[in-house]
Amino acid sequence: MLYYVISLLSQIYCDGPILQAVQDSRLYPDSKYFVDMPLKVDPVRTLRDFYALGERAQDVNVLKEFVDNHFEEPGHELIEVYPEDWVPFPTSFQKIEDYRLRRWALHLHRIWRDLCRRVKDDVRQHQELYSLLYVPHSFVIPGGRFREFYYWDSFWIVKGLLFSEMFDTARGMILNLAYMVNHHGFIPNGGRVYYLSRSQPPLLTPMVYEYFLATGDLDFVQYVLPLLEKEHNFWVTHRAVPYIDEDTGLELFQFFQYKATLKTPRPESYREDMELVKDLKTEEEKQRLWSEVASAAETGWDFSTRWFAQDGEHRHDMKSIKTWSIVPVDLNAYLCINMRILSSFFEISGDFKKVKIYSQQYEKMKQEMKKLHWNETDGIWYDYDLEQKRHSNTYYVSNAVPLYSKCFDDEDDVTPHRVYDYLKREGVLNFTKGIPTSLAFSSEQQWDKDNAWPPMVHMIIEGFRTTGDPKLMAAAEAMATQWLVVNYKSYLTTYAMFEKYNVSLLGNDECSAGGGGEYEVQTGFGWSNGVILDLLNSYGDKMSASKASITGSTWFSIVAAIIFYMTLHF
Ligand SMILES: OC[C@H]1O[C@H](O[C@H]2O[C@H](CO)[C@@H](O)[C@H](O)[C@H]2O)[C@H](O)[C@@H](O)[C@@H]1O
Repeated sequence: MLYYVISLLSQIYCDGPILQAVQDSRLYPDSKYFVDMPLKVDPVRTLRDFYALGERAQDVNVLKEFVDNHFEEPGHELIEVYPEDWVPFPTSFQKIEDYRLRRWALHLHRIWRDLCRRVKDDVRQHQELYSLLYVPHSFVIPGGRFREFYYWDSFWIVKGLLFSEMFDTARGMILNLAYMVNHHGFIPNGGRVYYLSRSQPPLLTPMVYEYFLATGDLDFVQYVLPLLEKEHNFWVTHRAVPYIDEDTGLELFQFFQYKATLKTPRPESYREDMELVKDLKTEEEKQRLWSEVASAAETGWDFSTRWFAQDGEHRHDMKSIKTWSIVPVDLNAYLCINMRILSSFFEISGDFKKVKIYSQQYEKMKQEMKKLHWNETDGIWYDYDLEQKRHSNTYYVSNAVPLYSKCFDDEDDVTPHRVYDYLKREGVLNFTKGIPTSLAFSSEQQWDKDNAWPPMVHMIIEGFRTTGDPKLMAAAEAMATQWLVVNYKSYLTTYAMFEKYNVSLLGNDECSAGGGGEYEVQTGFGWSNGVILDLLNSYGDKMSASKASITGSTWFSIVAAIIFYMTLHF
């Protein structure tokens, strides 16, 4: 039944003549607007009425009238809810020493109320009228144009909710994702029918782990464990690739890739994807490019030069996108940590057969990380380029993700220092406003430019904070202070939290909003707030807002960074 409904909805929202006509006519400036509009009448009649228009559908006024008669404005299907577990002052905030930071934390805590949504029951009863996918519990959205849940955003939102002591909301968000696994076999990019062709970085298992650490609720772990395993199997079945030794023909290990198979433009970015293929001659070439684009959206890094050619005539050009040729270091690190957590969860549940399976998988994965991604000369993990048969050898903040997911031997205390030295050598620790995502500053893509993204900054800080090494822990604290200061100063003047921040020294200090990409920078913002709250959880007892003032040594770093920054631009 669900399959039938989804295939009907796909003819309206994912592909087909109505989508094409509305997006081509530019009725709405943002391509995502139309595909979020609920239907007023069932999809079969809507399609029939559209076909009845014939040639007249080319007239923009006729088309607008058709849309007005058959679709509602976006947002009708969601209820803004007051989360029942929200209290004005969570006791955990008492640990935040500085009253200004505590006041800020309370503001961010207040924003959870603005971002909390529940799907109307009508969506459950009449899924055929909505592009929004039904989920049973309330959830926190990222904000702005992102009106639905997003898979990997939820990890940092859950982290923030846990510090806000909103355990029921956090639990509900996890259960919603588990519901997706149960009903769709995997977790889509976000809660819309047009996101069902791809997933996003697999962080459900780490979410459950964080929830368990905060609550000690073992019953809950046991309840969701079969679905965590089911999600893991989705990645193993659909995203794992064997690495074959060329000499022996034997399979050495397996690695994971983002690989969405969408052969049409992304519905929510229809015009952008049509524009991209306009010079391509064959349908086959177009379909291949759209699959590469959808796969890049699955990475969460949409878009970045990371997925484009690194050299040659089309260097850093989106038309050279080749996601299927890249073995991403972060995805493999996420799968690795998932195996480790699954093994621990089965251990505490007493299923030792499964403990053996997942600890063996984890050990193999660590070997894969070492063989395929670790670069002994540079002392860092890199993406592996299957086409060129070599490491990408380019700085992206994702190179350090295996430090966060501890994909190296527990006794190895050299690797974290080598990673730190690498980041230092690349100059990215000289930036006084955050850790840049890449150094491709001339790129217009949002996962390059001069942007720093909260989830990535958080993983780097956590990677060093959890080493237990005093020098690296001090470095983590310095990075956390820097990030809090940038976000705080910007919040004081704009009263907004942004989805991404600008690390350019030549940029505006008062509003550090990031930019670039397919849409205007969004505010709200789920993961940004979650990261700040989690950093205040870790460092609030020793941090002061007065660090916002510039000290002598900061001036020295600023001058060094300006020189470095100029070399990237000119
Ligand atoms: O509409 C364009 C793209 O928008 C989303 O991507 C960006 O926002 C997400 C929500 O915060 C975030 O998860 C993602 O990392 C961002 O790049 C969406 O996820 C994409 O699939 C979509 O094409």
